[in-house]
Amino acid sequence: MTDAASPQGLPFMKMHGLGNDFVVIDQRGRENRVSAGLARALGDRHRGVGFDQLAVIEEDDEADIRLTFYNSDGSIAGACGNATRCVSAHVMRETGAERLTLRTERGLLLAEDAGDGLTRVNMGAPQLDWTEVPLARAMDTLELPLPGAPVAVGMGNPHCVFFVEDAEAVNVAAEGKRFEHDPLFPERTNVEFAALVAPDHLRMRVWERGAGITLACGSGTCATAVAAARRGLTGRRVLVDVDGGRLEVDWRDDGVWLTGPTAHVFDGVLTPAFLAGLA
Ligand SMILES: N[C@@H](CCC[C@H](N)C(=O)O)C(=O)O
Repeated sequence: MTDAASPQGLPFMKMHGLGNDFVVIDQRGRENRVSAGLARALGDRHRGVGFDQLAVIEEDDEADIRLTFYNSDGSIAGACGNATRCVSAHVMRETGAERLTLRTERGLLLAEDAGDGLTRVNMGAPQLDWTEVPLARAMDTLELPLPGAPVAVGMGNPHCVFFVEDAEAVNVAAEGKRFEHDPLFPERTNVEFAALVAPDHLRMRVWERGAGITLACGSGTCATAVAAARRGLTGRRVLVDVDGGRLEVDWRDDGVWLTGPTAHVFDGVLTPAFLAGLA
């Protein structure tokens, strides 16, 4: 049934990376109709579709595609590792390519088919200076003046990584919300709680800026791996067990590579009535 007010519905794809779930809207070849307001309405798990992030695909003059990410609170995120992997897997299936260049707020990234149903993306070099994370004032990012002495890492988005004895014992909802809004982070921050399993293996739980607790966070997994290596707890190639499953991080000279599974669950169409209701 087509509503006369807005004859065009808006197609979308629902995807996830280890349960970190996304709505993906492909705006290539058409006017970009996505806004922060649409993201907030769509992210509502009762009145919309529900997602941790919304990813918008557009054309780019240089890269194969351009990606923009919104959190479910409508805020823009400069990076989204799991959504980048999900969209890359989709576009590589679409084109038969085994690698893909993407432009995000972070710049140009490279994705590859890693085989066995896995997709790998180079998330870029970690941002280790306080100005890049960013933090509110000059300080050593390796040990912040906060309870628990966390590590700050930028991956195109800010991360505050705590190392704890037992990640299961952390009240992620309370501690995550507390530190997301700490004044040390002028753009707020994602908050990770990690425990060492072995010199090449971490357990991590996450509170995401603008989304809350998620089952996985790709950029947060990269930040945690970088923080652990900087602290001398692990090497630069680690397995990270998040609530939704296992990711691999390899911090190489050319950037931080994130590898893991992806899933394309269903496709849908936002009705004209839903879209008209946002006006
Ligand atoms: N789940 C994402 C992170 C999304 C953005 C983050 N909440 C932020 O606001 O920076 C990932 O997989 O990286």
